[in-house]
Amino acid sequence: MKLHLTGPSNTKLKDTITITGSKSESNRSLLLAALYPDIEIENISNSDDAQVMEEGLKISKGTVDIHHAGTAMRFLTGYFSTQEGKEVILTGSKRMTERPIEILVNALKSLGADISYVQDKGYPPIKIKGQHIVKEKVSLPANVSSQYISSLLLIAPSLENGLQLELVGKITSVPYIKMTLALLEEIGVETSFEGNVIKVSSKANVSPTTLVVESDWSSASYFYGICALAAPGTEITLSAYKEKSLQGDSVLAKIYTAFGVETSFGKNKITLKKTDKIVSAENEFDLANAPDIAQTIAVTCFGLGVGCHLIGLHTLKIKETDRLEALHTELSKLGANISVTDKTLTIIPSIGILKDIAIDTYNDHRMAMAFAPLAMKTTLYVNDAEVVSKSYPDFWNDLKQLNFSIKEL
Ligand SMILES: O=C(O)C1=C[C@@H](OP(=O)(O)O)[C@@H](O)[C@H](O)C1
Ligand SMILES: C=C(OP(=O)(O)O)C(=O)O
Repeated sequence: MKLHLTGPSNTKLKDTITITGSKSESNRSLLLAALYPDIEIENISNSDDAQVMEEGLKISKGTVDIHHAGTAMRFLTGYFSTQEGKEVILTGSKRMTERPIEILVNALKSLGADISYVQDKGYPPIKIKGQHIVKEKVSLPANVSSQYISSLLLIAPSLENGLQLELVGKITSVPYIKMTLALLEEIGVETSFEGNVIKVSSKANVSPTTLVVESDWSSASYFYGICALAAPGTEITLSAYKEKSLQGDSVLAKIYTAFGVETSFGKNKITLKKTDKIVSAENEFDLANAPDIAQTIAVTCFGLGVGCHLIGLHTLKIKETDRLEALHTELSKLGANISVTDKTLTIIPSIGILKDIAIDTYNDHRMAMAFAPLAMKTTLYVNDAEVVSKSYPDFWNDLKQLNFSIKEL
């Protein structure tokens, strides 16, 4: 599906959008509910990634295809490793077979899991025969993906002796690890995270608990992008959000003050307001703790005609696509002066955005959604726009609600 986007004629927007639940919180909650049937979940994400996770958890024999869902791949690897009597092959899209999983597989094997590679060593698909795991200590590199760590933490309370993790190297995407620990605490599991050691105690049963998933902050980022590119006075209200979020991407509220967007917190909602603050020509952010908003911020800076230097982007090359290369290619097509390394991205301030450029999305939902706000400044095409369903299936409808004109070609 190719879309042509035109921003609203009245650039001073005022509207309220309800965004689906966080896919990160949903996929953790689904796994915990599979381990502890007394857990209920509210406001679960309607994303593809949460759906494949939910379906995957129901299977006990045969092939589980998780498509593009990194968290489902990593979390189900931990889950099936501990499920005695279940035997599955976990696989996914072509890109998933290029996303590394060896660190997690090695950690699980050292605990006694039975996992083998079906094709290439270190990558999905993998075959897992569930085992009774009693070992309680494991050490693993922490600088590649926090999802490996969360996968181990999520199964930890269901293990006879709990788990102690030693994290080696600089820990990346830390808020996602803290989110996992916070959810464990919410169901009554004892955890500690001191220095580079995380301990989780064993728990046989959980008393009835409802986990209420907050809406997705990474999805909110696109409205921050729209607001930043809109006229002063614009107000967009998003629900359901809270000030004390488990999601690291809630740092958006702070980051976007640099782009003239002020956030106020109401009851279960946030209101973004564009002020007339002058945006600095140079902006630097370290996104090692919030990698999923890098694309949004890069596009916002380009749209505003200001420069940025984004660091801490070392995980972007192994996500749905190589996001650094993808941003380089697509922003260059629009006229940006951009350079990237393996872990940084730099945009030099420029004037003007080329019109009616077709943005390629590389099977990456965030490429489609991050570029859409540019319709506030120009008209553009988005190729394979259905990719948004990975995390935010209602995205294009929600933009229509904001009076974006969206034509399917
Ligand atoms: O645990 C999670 O829910 C996630 C962790 C992050 O991955 P990395 O830890 O690989 O950076 C993030 O990019 C991803 O979208 C979701
Ligand atoms: C990186 C992402 O997802 P995952 O790793 O779960 O596929 C993302 O949603 O930006």
